Amino acid sequence: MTDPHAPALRHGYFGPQGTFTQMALASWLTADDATLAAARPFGTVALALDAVRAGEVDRVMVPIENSVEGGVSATLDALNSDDPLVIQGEVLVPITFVLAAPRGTDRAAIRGVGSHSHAWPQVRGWMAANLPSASYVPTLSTAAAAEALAGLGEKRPPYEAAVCAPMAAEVFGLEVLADDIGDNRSAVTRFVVVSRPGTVPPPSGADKTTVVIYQHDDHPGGLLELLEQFAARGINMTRLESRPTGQAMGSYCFSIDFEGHVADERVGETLMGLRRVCADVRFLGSYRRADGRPVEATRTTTDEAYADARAWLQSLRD
Ligand SMILES: O=C(O)C(=O)C[C@]1(C(=O)O)C=C[C@@H](O)C=C1
Repeated sequence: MTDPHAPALRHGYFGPQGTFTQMALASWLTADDATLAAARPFGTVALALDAVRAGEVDRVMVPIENSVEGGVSATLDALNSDDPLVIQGEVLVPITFVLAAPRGTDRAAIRGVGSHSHAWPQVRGWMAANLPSASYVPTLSTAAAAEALAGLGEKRPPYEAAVCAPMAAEVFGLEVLADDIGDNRSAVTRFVVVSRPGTVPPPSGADKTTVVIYQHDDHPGGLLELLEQFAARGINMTRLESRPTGQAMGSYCFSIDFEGHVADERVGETLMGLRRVCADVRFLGSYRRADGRPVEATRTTTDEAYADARAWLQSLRD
């Protein structure tokens, strides 16, 4: 049970208002949390994560993975640098884009379109078919593109329209010139709630764990060695990406999500295996998966199977 006298957690998100990330936070907050209006927007993912590290807020919502464009590098890299952070939970948000502009804008007058770098590739086909001569102008977020058009920014932006969420068009009083312009109508983005390390949510039976792994050196079979740790314990991976470490050309780490909770025996054994064969393993949290799908262990990888094997080994040693 939550303590009714405990202060509400202070939340932040990758903003400004009207981002898909704010929508993710709205669906995450419960009646016990402070309201969405009290949540602080941060203009970049790195600023949002730094605010948690500095203790300015307790939790922030950031995008991590899109079903069309893949991993959000800014988040993967910022989660992985500086002081440790952990993921407390995840949210899935269906992504619907609109083309929005100040009221009265003539579509024929649009020369530039502003949006986030992860949004643009998701509307590329629509743009090529409908606004082939418009050039793309990158902005910090989809909502930042809309906000600047509304004249709230310091100066006029170098574009006439924005690709953003319907909510951003509404918040910043823009006119929707075209609805539902995503090339893939079933696009979904996954967002994560991040805090400083301290508590790990209890196992729910439908959990995921995120780690970043650094290998000792570049050698034949290095990746296989690492994958074997998962395969041998019947663990399903749900995302695997290599990211440059930035230390030297060809130096990569692996960012991995897999099914199970750090409290599960098979997950513990896998983490120990990784720790043995790799130079470093950064634990980024165990949390309930957004779709709530239960994680099934195979007959040979249940907690009971591990406990039985451990008891047997102990009896031999005794
Ligand atoms: O710019 C926003 O509105 C965001 O919340 C970021 C973000 C992302 O980084 O993927 C979220 C969902 C969309 O796929 C496009 C942009």
